[in-house]
Amino acid sequence: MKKITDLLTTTKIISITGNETVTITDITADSRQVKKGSLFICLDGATVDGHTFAQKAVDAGAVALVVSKDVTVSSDVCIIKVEDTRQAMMDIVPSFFDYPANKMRMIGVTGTNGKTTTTHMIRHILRSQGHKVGIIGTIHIMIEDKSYPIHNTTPDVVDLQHILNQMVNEGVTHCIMEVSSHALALGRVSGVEYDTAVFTNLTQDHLDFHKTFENYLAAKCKLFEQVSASNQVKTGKGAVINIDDPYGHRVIEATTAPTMTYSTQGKGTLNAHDVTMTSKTSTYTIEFDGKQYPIKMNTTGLFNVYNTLAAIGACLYENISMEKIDEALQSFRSVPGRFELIEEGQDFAVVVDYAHTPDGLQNILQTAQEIKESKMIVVFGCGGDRDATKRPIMGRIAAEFGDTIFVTSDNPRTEDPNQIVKDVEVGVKEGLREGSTYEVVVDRKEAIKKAVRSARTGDIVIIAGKGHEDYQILKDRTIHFDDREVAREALKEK
Ligand SMILES: CC(=O)N[C@H]1[C@@H](OP(=O)(O)OP(=O)(O)OC[C@H]2O[C@@H](n3ccc(=O)[nH]c3=O)[C@H](O)[C@@H]2O)O[C@H](CO)[C@@H](O)[C@@H]1O[C@H](C)C(=O)N[C@@H](C)C(=O)N[C@H](CCC(=O)O)C(=O)O
Ligand SMILES: Nc1ncnc2c1ncn2[C@@H]1O[C@H](COP(=O)(O)OP(=O)(O)OP(=O)(O)O)[C@@H](O)[C@H]1O
Ligand SMILES: N[C@H](CCC[C@H](N)C(=O)O)C(=O)O
Ligand SMILES: [Mg+2]
Repeated sequence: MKKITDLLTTTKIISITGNETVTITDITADSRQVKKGSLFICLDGATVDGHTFAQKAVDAGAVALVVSKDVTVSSDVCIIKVEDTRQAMMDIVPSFFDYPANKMRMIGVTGTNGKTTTTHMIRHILRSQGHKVGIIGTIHIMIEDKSYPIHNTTPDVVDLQHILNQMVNEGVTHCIMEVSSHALALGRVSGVEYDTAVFTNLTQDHLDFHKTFENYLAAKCKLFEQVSASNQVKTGKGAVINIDDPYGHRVIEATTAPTMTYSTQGKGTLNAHDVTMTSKTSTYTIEFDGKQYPIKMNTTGLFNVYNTLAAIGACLYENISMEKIDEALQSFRSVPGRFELIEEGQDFAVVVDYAHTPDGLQNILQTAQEIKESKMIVVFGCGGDRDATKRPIMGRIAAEFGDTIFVTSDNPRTEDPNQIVKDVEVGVKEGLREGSTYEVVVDRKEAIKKAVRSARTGDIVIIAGKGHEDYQILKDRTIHFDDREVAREALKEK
């Protein structure tokens, strides 16, 4: 609970009208979440303008509004006019919650791929040392063992501050967050000071939003600027950076914080070498501080070696010894929907994976290539209302690796699924090798079933793009859809 006047010192105001003496019990930018005593911030969004919900918010109990346009409401609520309501939200909300991020160790993980996996690895290691851990990311929010649903990988300011505050109230000591480029560009993480920033990699994605790759890189770099020692509420900050990534150096340049680099090519502070793997495990040696540590993981793929190195780096900054980290990692099980093997006693492999970027797909198919005994069957599509330029690129990659490719729908959202598969097909045709075939099966269920039906002994079926998702977003509705369930059904039918 805070007086409106106390909050207003944190942001630049044009004018205030109405009752200025009110006390605020909550803040929201969503009229549907307004409670009695709420401050409602009107945001002009990508689809609707929050100002149009001003009256609705007042009817629901809002006692104050933050606006940038004139609104007419039917009571004497406090109306605070500002230049930019988004900026006001970024200023006011963390202050309302007394900056919860300053009361926990904050570990932020960014990069195109591997964020979810890396955050879960860090969580596993920290919990093995008895820390109370919260996690925020694509799959869910978790406070210790309790799980809560999430709508964005990195929630917007209000939701984020609410969650962080809840974590503090429940005694969380370490919060691990995926920090998406959208979040960094839109200021969703304002008021959050990170102790450790982790960079996994940077490859093409989200050009629909960032427009250029440089902008995308600049957004990612913001996290590392932020852990620079000059921002001084917290001390003991650090960065963990994949130095094998072509943009690793650019990320290093963005920060003045101490930097720990990792590599599988011997270039880092933390190095992995002699990697061998099966479809379920990988074994390698980690070299750190002049010592060698044998690692055995229940995950496969070189990309997961990178994720593990990133997680180790973050945990070394938490002063956990390499010996303890090594021991904890042995019991790590992979994240749902990330190279998840579907096993119903069949004599071929079926893998559900969340690869939804060119690099993600390339990595997963490369891994499949290395472990397959016979042919590779790939089922995938691309999401609608997302970077369309990645579609033919992913098509080409699928065709370069797969022996049979089923091009299908992902989450079409507002787009025509037939057009999306056509965009993918252009690349498939380009990349198709002699003897390889492809088929367009727009219905994802049908595509998965066909792929499973066509598999023979020793084959590997890769179903990519939706991983843990248990829904499919269509133009007019969202339906229940789970690649793993469909694959299991198909295996039982076979
Ligand atoms: C482009 C984008 O990021 N959009 C986000 C934005 O939505 P928006 O601007 O469309 O909001 P809007 O629907 O126009 O609404 C405007 C305002 O009116 C309010 N409103 C709306 C309806 C109503 O009845 N009452 C009301 O008050 C809304 O709460 C909002 O404040 O604000 C919403 C609320 O915070 C977000 O959920 C939404 O993310 C959408 C769903 C999304 O798909 N975002 C993707 C692109 C995204 O952010 N992805 C990243 C990256 C994932 C990765 O790593 O690959 C992520 O972090 O998730
Ligand atoms: N380090 C990595 N490098 C490249 N690809 C990876 C890496 N880690 C995972 N992948 C691939 O990307 C997919 C998504 O992995 P993960 O969910 O960990 O990434 P993310 O960055 O959280 O993705 P999102 O942007 O959707 O949140 C995996 O299913 C796998 O195919
Ligand atoms: N965080 C990613 C997830 C993509 C998952 C894929 N299934 C899709 O819907 O495109 C995004 O929002 O772009
Ligand atoms: Mg994620």
